[in-house]
This record gives sequence, C-alpha cells and structure tokens, in this order.
Amino acid sequence: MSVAVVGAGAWGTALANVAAEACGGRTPLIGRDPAAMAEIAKARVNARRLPGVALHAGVAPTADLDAVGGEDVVLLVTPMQTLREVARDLAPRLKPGAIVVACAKGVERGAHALPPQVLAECLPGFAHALLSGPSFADDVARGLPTAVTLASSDETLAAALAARLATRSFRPYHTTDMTGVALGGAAKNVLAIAAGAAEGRGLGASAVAALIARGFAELSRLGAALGARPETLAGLSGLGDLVLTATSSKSRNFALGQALGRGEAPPDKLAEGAATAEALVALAAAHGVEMPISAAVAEVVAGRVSVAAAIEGLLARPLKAEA
Ligand SMILES: NC(=O)C1=CN([C@@H]2O[C@H](COP(=O)(O)OP(=O)(O)OC[C@H]3O[C@@H](n4cnc5c(N)ncnc54)[C@H](O)[C@@H]3O)[C@@H](O)[C@H]2O)C=CC1
Ligand SMILES: O=C(CO)COP(=O)(O)O
Repeated sequence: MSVAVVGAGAWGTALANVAAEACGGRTPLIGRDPAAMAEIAKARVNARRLPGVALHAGVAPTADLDAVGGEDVVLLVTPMQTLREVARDLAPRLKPGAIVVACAKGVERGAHALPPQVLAECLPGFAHALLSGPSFADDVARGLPTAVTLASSDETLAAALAARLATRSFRPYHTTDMTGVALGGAAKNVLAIAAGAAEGRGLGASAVAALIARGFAELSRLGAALGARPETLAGLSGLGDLVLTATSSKSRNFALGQALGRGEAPPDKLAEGAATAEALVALAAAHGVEMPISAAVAEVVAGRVSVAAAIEGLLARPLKAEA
C-alpha cells in the first residue's frame, strides 16, 4: 500500500513520516507553495510547521498535486474549511480504487457537514476513511507513544489501513463508526476553547473539569442524534482527544481559549474550533440538540459576547438532572 499526504502542515508532515516508516516506500508530501516545498525538500525539515523534526528519508516533498496519481492511499491533511476544495481538486487525479483518508477535524461552515459527508459528495467512487484521535503532531513526529482511531464503513478496509499505518509508537485502532469519529474530532476543538478560556480567566481546575464533563455530555447528545455509537464517543477520537486538547496549552484551540480568557490577542495559528463552533451548533440545532457550551464559544469567537458574559450565561442556566 503506497501513501501520499496532501497538506504539508504540522500534522501532514508528521503523518508523512509515520507513513514512510510504516510502509517503507516513497511518500509524497504535497503542499501548495512551490517555494516552501523546495525549501523543505532541501532542508529535510519543515522548519515553519514542525521545527526540529527531520523528515524520514522516504518522504518526498513536492508542490505537484498530480503526485497523488500513483498512490493507493491519500491522506488529506489540510484544514477542515478547505477539505471540499482540496477533495474536488483531487478527484480527477486519483488512481481508480484509491482510498482517501480525511484527517481534518471540524464541521464545514455553510453546509454544516462533517468530513465523511464532504468525501461522499466530492469523491464518489473512491473508498473513504477517517483518521482522528489524541495526537499532537509534535508527539507523533518525535516517536512518542500515540493511539488514534481509523474509521471506515468497510471494516476490512479500516483494519487493513490501521495495520498498514502502524509503527512501534503509532497505534491505530479501527472502527466502522465514521460519524462518531468525525463528531468527536470536531467537537473537542470547540470544547477545548471553552476549557482554555476558563483556565485563562483563572477560574480554576474544577471549572475546567466541569466544562470537560458537561462538554462531553453535549457532544454525546449530538452523537446520539446523529447515530454515533456511545463507545466511539467515549474512545480515543471523542473523550480521549477532548481530554488531551482541553488540558494542554500545547493545543492551539486551548491556547486560543486561554488568550481570550486573559483578554490577550489570539495567537496566529490554526484553531479549528473557532471556525467550527457556529457550524457545530447549527448542526446540533438541526437535530433538535442544545449545546450550550459550544454555543457560548461560538458567540465569544464571533465577538458578540465577552468571555465574562458567556461564563455568567452558563452559570445562570437552570439547575437540572445530570444527563
Ligand atoms: N497539528 C496537530 O497536532 C494535529 C492536527 N490535526 C488536524 O489536521 C488538520 C491540519 O492541521 P495542521 O497540519 O496542524 O495545520 P497547520 O496550520 O500546521 O497546516 C495546515 C496546512 O494546510 C495548508 N493549506 C491550507 N489551505 C490549503 C488549501 N486550500 N489547499 C492545500 N493546502 C492548504 C497550509 O498551507 C498548511 O501547510 C486540522 O484539521 C487539524 O485539526 C489533527 C491531529 C493533530
Ligand atoms: O487535534 C489535536 C490533537 O489531537 C491538535 O490539537 P490543536 O489543533 O488544538 O493543536
């Protein structure tokens, strides 16, 4: 199974290293900017996105999207809001029978679509999978132990992909629950912004724990409405990634929340939860599900409500049974 990676950010670069190690062959790492990709090819390091980590000898940086043409598996690792455009660009270039694995975490603005829906709409006729779970690019690239979830509606394919991409330190579990995996990855980024804001505002570790637990409750309600399995949501790509992202300032989403909580300027880094919050709440509303923490994040990120007012609003909600 040969692998190409589209998207030469932190996660794409880390996954290209994993694929090159796991599969042993040449792994094209495809970015948009020819000058940046030439620089990465020359330096054998992605100094801007994943500094300090040498590229595996099998990784071949390029800006030529046609490089996907000969590969069996293509990992799509660009931000969620670009997934549709990138998938469309890929469609005529993929080889027949290619397997496309979405690695972005989020809900698409406008369509309120999760990654499996975008793949289904843009790449019919190809096999689809998702890769998600608690995994900082930097940890994976440094060979620290990591476990993720690989989802495909075709269980044989999910198991085969998981086995093919595994290394001694990168451990993919497999499932057929694509909706659960996609939802967990999308929602945890939004909830991590809330946790970061509480931390940044000095509300204490108890408040962060409450946000994680109540955030998981609202994620589970939406999961039930969408037909996700509870065990997926309680697994690596749901609770596992929520715990990682909502407790570490290494997370860009948590760091954005911290900055908002402290009243500082947001860091100039991708924080998928900021783009996803409103779309997630709209997706939930379309299924009759209320997500108060995510809705508060959407309001704060859009600048419509202050962090203080959002917290006050959450604390003023009526007391109710825990569910
Ligand atoms: N960094 C991490 O630790 C992890 C990230 N992810 C997910 O992976 C996705 C990508 O994240 P990162 O690589 O960390 O972000 P990043 O900000 O490091 O890199 C994003 C890359 O996408 C490229 N890009 C942007 N728009 C594009 C377009 N239209 N076409 C092609 N390329 C485009 C950018 O040039 C950049 O190289 C996100 O959805 C993120 O949630 C998932 C797990 C871990
Ligand atoms: O998804 C991630 C870890 O699993 C990375 O989180 P951030 O995008 O918040 O840095």
